[in-house]
Amino acid sequence: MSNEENYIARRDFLKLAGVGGAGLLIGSTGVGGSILASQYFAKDKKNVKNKINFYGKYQSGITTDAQKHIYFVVLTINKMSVSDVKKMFKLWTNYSVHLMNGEFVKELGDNKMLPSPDTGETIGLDANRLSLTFGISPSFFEKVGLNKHKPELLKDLPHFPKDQLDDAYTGGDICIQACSDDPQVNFHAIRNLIRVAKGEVSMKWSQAGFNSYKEKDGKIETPRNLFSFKDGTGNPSLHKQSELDKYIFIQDGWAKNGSYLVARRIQMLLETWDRTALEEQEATFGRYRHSGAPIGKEKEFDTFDPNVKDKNGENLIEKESHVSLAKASKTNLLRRSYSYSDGINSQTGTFDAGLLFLSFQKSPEQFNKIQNKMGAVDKLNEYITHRGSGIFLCLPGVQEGEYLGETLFNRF
Ligand SMILES: C=CC1=C(C)c2cc3[nH]c(cc4nc(cc5[nH]c(cc1n2)c(C)c5CCC(=O)O)C(CCC(=O)O)=C4C)c(C)c3C=C
Ligand SMILES: [Fe+2]
Repeated sequence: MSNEENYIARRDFLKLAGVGGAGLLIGSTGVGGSILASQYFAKDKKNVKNKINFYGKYQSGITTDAQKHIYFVVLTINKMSVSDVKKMFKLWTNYSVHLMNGEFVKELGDNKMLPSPDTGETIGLDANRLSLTFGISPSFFEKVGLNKHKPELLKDLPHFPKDQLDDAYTGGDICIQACSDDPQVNFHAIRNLIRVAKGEVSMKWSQAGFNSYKEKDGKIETPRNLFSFKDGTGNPSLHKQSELDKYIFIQDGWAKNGSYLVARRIQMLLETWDRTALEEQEATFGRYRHSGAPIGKEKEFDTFDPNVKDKNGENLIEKESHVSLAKASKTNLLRRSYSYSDGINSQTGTFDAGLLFLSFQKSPEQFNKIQNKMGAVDKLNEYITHRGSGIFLCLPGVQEGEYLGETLFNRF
């Protein structure tokens, strides 16, 4: 890490040690000579409007009620020493707490002779329920020389039938997911996190996305994707610890309480979909468009029965419907996806729009199993193309006084 970053860290230190004592002193971690060896980490502010806590058992942005907007970025790193990586994640810890408090990463300052310490486009905005989620990929372990600590389950995803992946949206070493109710808050967070790591990280790919929410009887309804169907109905219940343990969070080792994240940039062929009759659209998912109920049932959360029959004893739901195939895989995962719309494909004159599919699971095998089941037979395949892909290990949640990735990096 450059002198500049150490200097920045020193200014963080001085500021946090100042009036108000916003930080917490932690003991020396043995990073030779660096001011970061005894760093103050910022704290979550109490009683702040629209704030989600940074510290907790799990990272924010996984079980957090989904916000309206996402900015997802994938970074590549140069070859870095573990000690530099540690410094970068310590800085990111501090910055993330400030950003999620609705603060600037540093005071804006008024020295007209210097670049602004924070880029400043959130002046006047609150935290907008910002969550920040950090993940590392198999290639990260390789580049940092930590291969022997890479969990066995963290491997590049296999090739799936029908994949048409574009290198421009695939791979990378680190992902940062920023979600909030304001697109500028997300962009500001990512921009400033990257800015402080300049020289160490480069941007590989990014995707902004959105979801719209409707409230009914005091409850937020399941959002609809760009095919107009409710998307997220069959997710595990986030209110049951048993479901979190069974499907979402890693249960042991240094990555305990972390989660594997699969990111897929999936183009949705809206023009083809829009030429398709509603009955066929519903048959594609095995659910009704309006209510989201399983075919043959009435309400969104009624049990999905793939073998439900009509009065003549004929199957009402096709075996190749998207949900029937997902059910047949006998596993599940947490989907926290966002729609995207990126203008048009100039070669075809069609929308470049779709789903930034994001799933959190305790093992990538859950995703592989479902995706393989859907394979070449899912009725939905006619209307979608997988264009981008990434697999990341989202780090465990951080306790006050600790930093992101501490259970991994503190071995050094
Ligand atoms: C491999 C995992 C999955 C991919 C990739 C995927 C893409 C994808 N899905 C939709 C729309 C819907 N999916 C729905 C349900 C559903 N999908 C998956 C997995 C993947 N989807 C699962 C595990 C489930 C839940 C099955 C269950 O147990 O009930 C639905 C129905 C409503 C819901 O439960 O969310 C819709 C609609 C799109 C448009 C898409 C790619 C662009
Ligand atoms: Fe799906």
